[in-house]
Amino acid sequence: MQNAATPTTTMPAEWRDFFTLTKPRVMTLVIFTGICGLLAAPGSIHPVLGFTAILAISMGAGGSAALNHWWEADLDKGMKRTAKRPLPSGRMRREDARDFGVFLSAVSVVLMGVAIGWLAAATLAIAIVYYAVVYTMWLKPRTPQNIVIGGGSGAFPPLIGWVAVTGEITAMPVLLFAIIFFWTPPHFWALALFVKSDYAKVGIPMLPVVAGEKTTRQHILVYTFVLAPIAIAPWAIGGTSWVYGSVAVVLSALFVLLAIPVGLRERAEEDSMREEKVLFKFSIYYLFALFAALVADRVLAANGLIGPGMLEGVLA
Ligand code: HEM
Ligand SMILES: CC(C)=CCC/C(C)=C/CC/C(C)=C/COP(=O)(O)OP(=O)(O)O
Repeated sequence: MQNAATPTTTMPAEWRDFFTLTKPRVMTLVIFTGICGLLAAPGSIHPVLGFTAILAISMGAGGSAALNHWWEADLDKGMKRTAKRPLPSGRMRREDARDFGVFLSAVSVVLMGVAIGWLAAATLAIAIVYYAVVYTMWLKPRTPQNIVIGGGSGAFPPLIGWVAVTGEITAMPVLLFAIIFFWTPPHFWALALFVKSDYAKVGIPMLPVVAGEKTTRQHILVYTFVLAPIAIAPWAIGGTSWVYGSVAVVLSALFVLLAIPVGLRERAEEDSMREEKVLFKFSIYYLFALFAALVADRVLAANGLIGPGMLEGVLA
């Protein structure tokens, strides 16, 4: 049993804590979109190589998440949502988290380069540096637009998966990147509205803290409107069939419908934000379903059950 006087930082860290450093819950969607990018890309990849590419993406995402834990240990101590993490709770030494993050990140890039190719490895390296350095160390503590620009880090995995198969960057993987890029602001600001006081306490300039609730709500609505046509674009440009297209239209319409009451409201108490919580949860299901539809579309077309997108092969 630990008590307040126990020098917990000298205790050996448990495996569970190392796993926690990789932000496994958030990473499920990161890895899922990476897998979808890989499976939706035209052409094929040997299953062992496909597995290796996904392993490398997972290690890179987990490594950069560990570096985020290391850098933000003091901030995390001040927020209810994060205070029980391995570093702020004192269960793990900060240097261990740093070394773990650097090791995982470095191995992921080398593994991707050697096994798959150096274009995929370069995009993975950019994603890691983007999350751990550009977003975490530079933008997050400085600007309320931190997640708009920083959101680019989380948008890389499907592009990396696609590039791992094709070896080149074309319109489709760039669109998959853009979908997550424009999805991130409504995803995160919906959550930020109901944990605003946490960020205010530790001085992180998240939009609701700096610009207020009303502006944040309006931003959520605007980004959801911008996201809809981008999510539909893979079908509109002929990169997928109507199967993905119809799922994208329905899901995006629902996203907009859920964002409207959130966007038009002036303010609400932090503990009674039902519509904001629903929007945050929906954002996660939205991305899972959209990318699943992309793969379903590709599988159905590959088996001749539907026609391919008109421009498939041109854009691929
Ligand atoms: C800069 C961009 C982003 C920010 C600031 C952000 C922030 C957050 C935060 C603070 C949470 C609550 C998680 C927790 O308390 O542990 C969360 C949850 C989540 N995020 Fe994001 N996120 C971002 C981008 C992404 C991306 C790109 C993905 C995946 C593609 C993603 C997937 C998820 C998922 C799946 C959850 C739910 C985790 C759970 O079930 O607890 N997020 N996000
Ligand atoms: C391939 C690769 C490198 C992918 C990594 C991409 C990735 C998921 C980037 C950012 C998304 C994320 C988990 C933000 C959490 O915000 P935060 O870290 O500010 O959240 P916190 O307040 O919970 O620490």
